[in-house]
Amino acid sequence: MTKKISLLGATGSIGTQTLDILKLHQDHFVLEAISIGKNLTLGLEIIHTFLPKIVSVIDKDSCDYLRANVPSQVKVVYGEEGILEVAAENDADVLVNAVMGSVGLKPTLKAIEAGKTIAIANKETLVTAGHIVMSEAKKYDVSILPVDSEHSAIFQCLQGQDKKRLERIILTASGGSFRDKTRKELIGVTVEDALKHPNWTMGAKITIDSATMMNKGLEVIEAHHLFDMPYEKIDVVLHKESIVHSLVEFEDTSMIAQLGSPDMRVPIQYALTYPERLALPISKRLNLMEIGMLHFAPVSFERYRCLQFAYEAGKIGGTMTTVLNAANEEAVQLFLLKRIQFLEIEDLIEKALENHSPISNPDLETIIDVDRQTRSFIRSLV
Ligand SMILES: NC(=O)C1=CN([C@@H]2O[C@H](COP(=O)(O)OP(=O)(O)OC[C@H]3O[C@@H](n4cnc5c(N)ncnc54)[C@H](OP(=O)(O)O)[C@@H]3O)[C@@H](O)[C@H]2O)C=CC1
Ligand SMILES: CC(=O)[C@@H](O)[C@H](O)COP(=O)(O)O
Ligand SMILES: [Mn+2]
Repeated sequence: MTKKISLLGATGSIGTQTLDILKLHQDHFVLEAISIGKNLTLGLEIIHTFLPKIVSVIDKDSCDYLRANVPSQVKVVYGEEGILEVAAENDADVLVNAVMGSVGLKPTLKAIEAGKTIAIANKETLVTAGHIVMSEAKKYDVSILPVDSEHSAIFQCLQGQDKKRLERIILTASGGSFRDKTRKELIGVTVEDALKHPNWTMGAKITIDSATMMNKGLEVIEAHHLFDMPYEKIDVVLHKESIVHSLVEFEDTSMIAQLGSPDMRVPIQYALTYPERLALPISKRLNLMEIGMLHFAPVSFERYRCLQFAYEAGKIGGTMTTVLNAANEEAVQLFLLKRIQFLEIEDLIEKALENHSPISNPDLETIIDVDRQTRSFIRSLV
């Protein structure tokens, strides 16, 4: 049977790789609706190739422009209402959430209410409000399928296993673009250098997160929610090759890992075909003889302060992870705009966390409020 897909963030790194999968398996998937951001040129190309029924853009000007340039059967909508329509008000079976940032939260909740399966790449949504997302998913009996490579790895390792006997989750971390630098050597590093990830080609924000190791911090919180694991049982290990995508350990000491070439089309396709698998001839097969050796090493919280912030915020819980996420989104944006230095990212996040009095079990309105306040707090510091 053909699955109908709606896709948030179609013009991004995960978005375009999702489209690669849809193009490869046209007999299995059809693209029902998409949201795009500012990249209207690529948006138009996607629309003409896939002819989705609904397209959402950020503002009215972009909407007017697209309406004048797409076939009449394509409905173009905009703003928050528009992205919610793409997420929930259509015939899609699966929502692939590949937007960047906590802007993905409301559409995810709407799609859950509408009973859609969620394939989630957008980790910020789980970090800012994972407790709401997971409890809504339970209430509406909706599956949240991980797309993030580490979480897909864990999810794959857990298939057919007795989850009551799960002892530990081990997330692998590449160390990012500055993995071979000391803290002292991080002074004055450039945006251009920070954007050179050693193993993955990704959007700008996640690439910077990877360099600060906040990405792994966000992934620890993401794993806590997706797999209902306490923070004490989630570890991070440095693994510079990004071949072992993550591991699980059981009470009987057995460990299971998932390996593969660093190619996001693998976890994206798995989320779309789950519980089945399809061939993926466009991805490079792993040749262990060619690789020869894999490396693992402990992570230092002193070297990667953002990872420690994430564990601390996660353990406190409530609005603390909302602050962590919003402060990080704003600080990374400021770094990308060259308004702050690389090491100031973590300084700003630390200040936002110190400034906040956490609220436990926050509702959606509180989360949105705290997110907004945190962003303006960060901007007031620069
Ligand atoms: N890239 C990767 O390999 C991985 C990414 N992820 C996660 O997936 C998510 C997407 O990452 P990635 O694809 O790299 O990011 P990109 O920056 O490449 O793409 C982000 C997408 O979101 C759109 N977008 C950005 N801001 C807004 C907004 N305010 N409103 C509506 N749309 C918006 C962009 O539109 P436009 O470009 O048109 O402006 C683009 O389509 C992130 O949460 C990331 O952490 C997780 C694992 C791996
Ligand atoms: C591809 C993916 O899932 C990214 O989140 C990736 O894991 C980044 O790698 P590091 O954060 O380990 O550098
Ligand atoms: Mn990841």
